[in-house]
Amino acid sequence: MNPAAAARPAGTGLSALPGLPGFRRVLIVTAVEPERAAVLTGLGLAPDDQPRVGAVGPDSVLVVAGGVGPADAAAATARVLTRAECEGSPFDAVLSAGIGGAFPGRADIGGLILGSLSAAGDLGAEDGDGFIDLERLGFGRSRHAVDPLLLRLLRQALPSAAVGPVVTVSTATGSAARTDALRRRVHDATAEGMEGFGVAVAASAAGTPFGELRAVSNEVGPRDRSAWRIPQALGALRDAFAVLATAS
Ligand SMILES: O=C(O)c1cccc(C(=O)CC[C@H]2O[C@@H](n3cnc4c(=O)[nH]cnc43)[C@H](O)[C@@H]2O)c1
Repeated sequence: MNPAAAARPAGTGLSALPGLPGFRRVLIVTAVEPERAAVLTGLGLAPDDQPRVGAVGPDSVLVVAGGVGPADAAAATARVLTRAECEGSPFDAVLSAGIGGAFPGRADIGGLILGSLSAAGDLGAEDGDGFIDLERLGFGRSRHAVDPLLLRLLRQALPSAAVGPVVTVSTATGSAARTDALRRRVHDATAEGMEGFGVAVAASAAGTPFGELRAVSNEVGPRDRSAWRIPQALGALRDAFAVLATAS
């Protein structure tokens, strides 16, 4: 049993995340159930202790699996945030959490990456071999900021984590050419995932501070499914939340 679980009777829920003081009510959005289970296990909670997406309980920390990709992630996050607001208990922070790819040289498999910025990697228009993002097209934004206090607290609690922009894509990268293209589009690109930008859009619309944490399952580059280390990344995700549940 991890220390967070030992400190609390089973089934009572969390009153706060000690690693994020000042953020009383925190929503954590994963893509899939195994990620949600890893986060909850780290927090010392059983998956059935919490409502799934669509319900908002009284706990200060709620973990939902919103689906894979930015659209599902945005819809799930917006639904939970809106419901909580209507019930008079809005969230103070939203974290996008899950496994992800690391751009070469930025983090090891099984390591952690904290987002310093959320960038939509493929939201825009192609122009021959070039790419025009939404800002240059003049009708939207392809970047969302990470809350600076949230990032500072996450860095304090998880000092070994790499920090940098997380690129959200709808199609996971599977070639060297696309890896290079994303690195040209997003300066210092550190991690790739498929949900962060969707969560960030919903958080921004609600005026709720946003952060992102990715545990590295693979390197971004030519597709090599045999090199993915999903159990290792889920273990790192679990351990990160165990730290956040106990850090003071
Ligand atoms: O087998 C494949 O080629 C494949 C392609 C895309 C996604 C997957 C998945 O199994 C999981 C997608 C899931 O995991 C996150 N994730 C993890 N690594 C990456 C990555 O390098 N690029 C984008 N997303 C990644 C993502 O957030 C999804 O939730 C398999």
